[in-house]
Amino acid sequence: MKQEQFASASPSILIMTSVAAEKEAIERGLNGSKQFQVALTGVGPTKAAARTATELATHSYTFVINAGVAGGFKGKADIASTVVASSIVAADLGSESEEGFLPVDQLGLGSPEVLPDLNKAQKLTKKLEGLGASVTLAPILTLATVTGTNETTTQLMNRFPTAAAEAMEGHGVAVAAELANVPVLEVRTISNQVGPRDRDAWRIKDALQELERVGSALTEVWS
Ligand SMILES: O=C(O)c1cccc(C(=O)CC[C@H]2O[C@@H](n3cnc4c(=O)[nH]cnc43)[C@H](O)[C@@H]2O)c1
Repeated sequence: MKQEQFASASPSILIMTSVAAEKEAIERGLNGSKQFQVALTGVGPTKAAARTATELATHSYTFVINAGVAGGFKGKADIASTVVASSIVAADLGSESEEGFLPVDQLGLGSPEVLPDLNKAQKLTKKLEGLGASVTLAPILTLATVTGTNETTTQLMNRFPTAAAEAMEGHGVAVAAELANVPVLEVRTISNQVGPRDRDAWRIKDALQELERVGSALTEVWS
């Protein structure tokens, strides 16, 4: 096959972001790389799952990445740092009880987590460090509701002591990828601390700047 045919091939890696500002930041970092296609999920795990499944049903991809901004847990991920998922966890999938939250696996109803491609997660972590980012490889929680109280923050930190971040789409994207037998990664840059709701304290601009660096690092991981 001629070199030009490789150059004009379709993108093989799908990056799902929730909103346009995240998509644009990643695309700036990708700097025109033809290997990647960036698409929107909308906000939340259900839209994320449905839109990722639609993309995977209508195009052929070899890898799926969920990228965006996130809340960081205190002492685990500072604002403007980056978290690469070592596990993608549906933190609110289960049942409440008088004795506390019962995750779906304790109910005999399947697993609340999807494992990402750990080899690629480690490579991405190293590339980001090489580009000067502050990076943590740790579980990322997915919740349909942004945590906004000390009480919920404490409950989550007790249930998931190694988790570094929470966001709203990762598990949806990951389940769609898993059902399509395509490996997945989740990578998030931290816009705010998980805790009592204080929207004015969110540093979206800084997190988007870091997301641009994630785009650059991804081109190096797949170079
Ligand atoms: O201002 C609000 O009340 C509000 C309510 C729901 C969602 C939002 C967003 O702006 C979410 C956008 C996007 O960002 C991710 N994200 C960022 N920080 C967090 C967090 O602390 N907890 C969960 N998700 C977070 C999320 O993945 C959304 O897609 C605003």
